Amino acid sequence: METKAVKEKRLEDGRAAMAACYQGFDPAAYLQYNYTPPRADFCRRDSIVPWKLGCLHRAFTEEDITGGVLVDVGSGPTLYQVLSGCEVFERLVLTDFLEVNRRELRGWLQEQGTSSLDWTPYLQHVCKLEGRGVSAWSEKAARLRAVVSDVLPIDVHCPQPLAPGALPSPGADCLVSSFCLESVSPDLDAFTRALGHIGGLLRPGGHLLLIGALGESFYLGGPGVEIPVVPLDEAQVCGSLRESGYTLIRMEVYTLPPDMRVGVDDVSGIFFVKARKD
Ligand SMILES: C[S@@+](CC[C@H](N)C(=O)[O-])C[C@H]1O[C@@H](n2cnc3c(N)ncnc32)[C@H](O)[C@@H]1O
Ligand SMILES: O=[N+]([O-])c1ccc2c(c1)CN[C@@H](CO)C2
Repeated sequence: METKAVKEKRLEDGRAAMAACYQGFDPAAYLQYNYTPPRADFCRRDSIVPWKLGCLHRAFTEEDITGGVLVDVGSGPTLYQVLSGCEVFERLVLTDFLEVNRRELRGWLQEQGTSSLDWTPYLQHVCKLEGRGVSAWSEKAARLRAVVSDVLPIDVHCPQPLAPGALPSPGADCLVSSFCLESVSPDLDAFTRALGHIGGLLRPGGHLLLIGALGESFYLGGPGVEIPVVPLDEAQVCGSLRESGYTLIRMEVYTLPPDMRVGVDDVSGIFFVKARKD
């Protein structure tokens, strides 16, 4: 039986090893691997990114989500995950562990800002989902730039993942997080603890929208930068949610067709979860 001290040492060693892996993370390469065709092909109904954007659009436009403060946990260099939410929330906080990613986000957020990836097709696709003309994409970009109040450092392995005072005292009204927790946790125990830590950022009754990888053991964070991932199945995700104080509203699953397996990871499926903090 592992003593408490031995368990804490094991968790700390796992965290340090994971943090070391991320020192080689390359935002531009990561975006190229995952956010260009075929995984981001807006002309293919079975492409992964349109599926994710559809899940997020539906979830953010249901009547139980009514605005306030939205926090994106582990944003990385991507913005797709908040393109629907930015229309519903008055304040949006983006977060990441790495300065290289926070810099990438700030680069786009400044007026006429640019990023390593052209987000225009994403903005246009979400405008179409909202029943607006694709020409509304520049209005959506302006809305997103207007509602993002901060791009903050975060560590989901800390019981307080953000700096004290980063959020109003009741907590955020909604969290969104995509491909973060399982990609930064050495094992299922750490994944579940991280879920509990980010739950501390959320007010009771607030919502969690969680996107993650199923059956994935590694991914490339850059050329030759192999990052370990804790392989999850649907039952483990549901168990971790329950154990860390959430009520599952629904889970949707996407299974990768062969041509979406492009060699940058060994992911077999993707889950989308909408849950509520007890
Ligand atoms: C696979 S990327 C996900 C990026 C983006 N959310 C997406 O949907 O593609 C994982 C992200 O987790 C961040 N990360 C690494 N360690 C972390 C930690 N301890 N706490 C929070 N985020 C961390 C990385 O910097 C990286 O941006
Ligand atoms: O297909 N996708 O849209 C997509 C986007 C991001 C990521 C994956 C797949 C799978 N690997 C994770 C890292 O664990 C990152």
